[in-house]
Amino acid sequence: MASLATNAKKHKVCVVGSGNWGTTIAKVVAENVKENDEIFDEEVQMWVYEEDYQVPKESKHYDPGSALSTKPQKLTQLINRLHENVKYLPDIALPKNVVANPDIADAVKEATILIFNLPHQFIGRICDNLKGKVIPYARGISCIKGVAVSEKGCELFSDSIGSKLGIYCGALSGANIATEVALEKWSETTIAYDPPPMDSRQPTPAGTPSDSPRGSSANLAELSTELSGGQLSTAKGTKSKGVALPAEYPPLNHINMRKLFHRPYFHVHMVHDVAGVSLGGALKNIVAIAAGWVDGLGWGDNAKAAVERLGILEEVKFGKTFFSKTCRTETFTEESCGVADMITSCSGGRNFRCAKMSVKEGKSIGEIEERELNGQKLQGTSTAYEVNSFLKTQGMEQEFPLFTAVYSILEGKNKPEDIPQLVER
Ligand SMILES: NC(=O)c1ccc[n+]([C@@H]2O[C@H](COP(=O)([O-])OP(=O)(O)OC[C@H]3O[C@@H](n4cnc5c(N)ncnc54)[C@H](O)[C@@H]3O)[C@@H](O)[C@H]2O)c1
Ligand SMILES: O=P(O)(O)OC[C@H](O)CO
Repeated sequence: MASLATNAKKHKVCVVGSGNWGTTIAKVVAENVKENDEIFDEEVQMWVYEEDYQVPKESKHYDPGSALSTKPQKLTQLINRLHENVKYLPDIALPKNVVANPDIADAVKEATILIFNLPHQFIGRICDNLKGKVIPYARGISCIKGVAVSEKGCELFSDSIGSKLGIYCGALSGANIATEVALEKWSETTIAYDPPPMDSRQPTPAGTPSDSPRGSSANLAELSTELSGGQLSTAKGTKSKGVALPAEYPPLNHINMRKLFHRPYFHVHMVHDVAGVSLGGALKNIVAIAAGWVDGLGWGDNAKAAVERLGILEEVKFGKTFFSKTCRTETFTEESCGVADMITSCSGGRNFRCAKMSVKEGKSIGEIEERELNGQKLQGTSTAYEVNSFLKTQGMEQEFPLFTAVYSILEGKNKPEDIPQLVER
């Protein structure tokens, strides 16, 4: 049996993305790699989309006597010098083992664990850049809330990342407003990781269970039909399982993945339903816009609750209709990535807040996003368009009245005031 003591190599982590959530997750994993240094290398690379940034006068880092403050600087240099992402996660100290890197190929080159965490509109191009540059036996976790709609249909980012890069990729999603997690306020999250059976070697000590509370390497083997060419069978055809992890590395099973993300303030529940976890995070962003609109109209909590109820129903229906073989209703109704994320997103999320302001001020959500978010990106508006274009190809717009209503309102064909009539049974 493999023993951690005999694992000559450690896993190196790279976070691909450094926005509000990307930087928060880099902080979380950087704390954990230090505490689990028998498994993980101490340095966490964080790929940063480079830009020049002027430290604002109100920042505690502003020093009128220093050139660093009086003219724009490279964001990576500011992060590495100040140990703070002054633009996307201001006033949160980052552990010193987070290293910002503007060169994506260099950032990923030694990583056996890749955490994808950037606005969903950018991931396709990033993966194209990364092709052939990642370690073939690397494993991925997608923290991206969105879906990839193309001529192929509606794909989960875990699947599209996995197939583009030839690696296995799971998903992390939950009721996780980034600034609250960064401030170490307690929250829960869900990680769906259904790795190839070959990853489920036993960690030491002997007898330690090798998988999640809900699974075992044995039932993983039953769940996963191994096909030739490095593919696992899934509801949507095939997804990459990557290449076997060399024996010198500690196994990347549920136990070790949980060690990378779980904190006293960030409680992780491991599951196998990658589709449900990914869809909960993506589709609630559409619903949060509707919730923001009805709240902005001053319609009160009952109206917002009605929108959230419908949102959960449409999430479940979407999963069951289009990802029927793998998606579990319980993922939406019991896990943080489902109902809890719906509630938090419809209370304090950016999509909710910007939609609410747009109604109150009579401005477009895009204008409000530009004005309020300092470069952060809403995911709900583009997801509403992408999901609608997919539903149209399926002839199923009417089956998802809330998602369709949000699209119609964004398109200017209806007004937020029309929502009750548009969703009436
Ligand atoms: N912020 C949150 O509270 C939160 C919480 C949970 C999940 N999420 C999800 O995490 C994902 C990442 O969100 P975020 O909050 O970290 O991002 P963000 O909204 O802060 O977006 C800004 C990021 O986009 C990058 N960017 C801008 N232009 C780019 C380009 N052309 N190419 C590549 N990158 C570019 C910026 O450098 C910056 O890192 C999203 O899918 C989001 O839904 C966010
Ligand atoms: O700020 P939002 O609307 O992108 O939502 C943030 C998180 O997804 C909440 O879990």
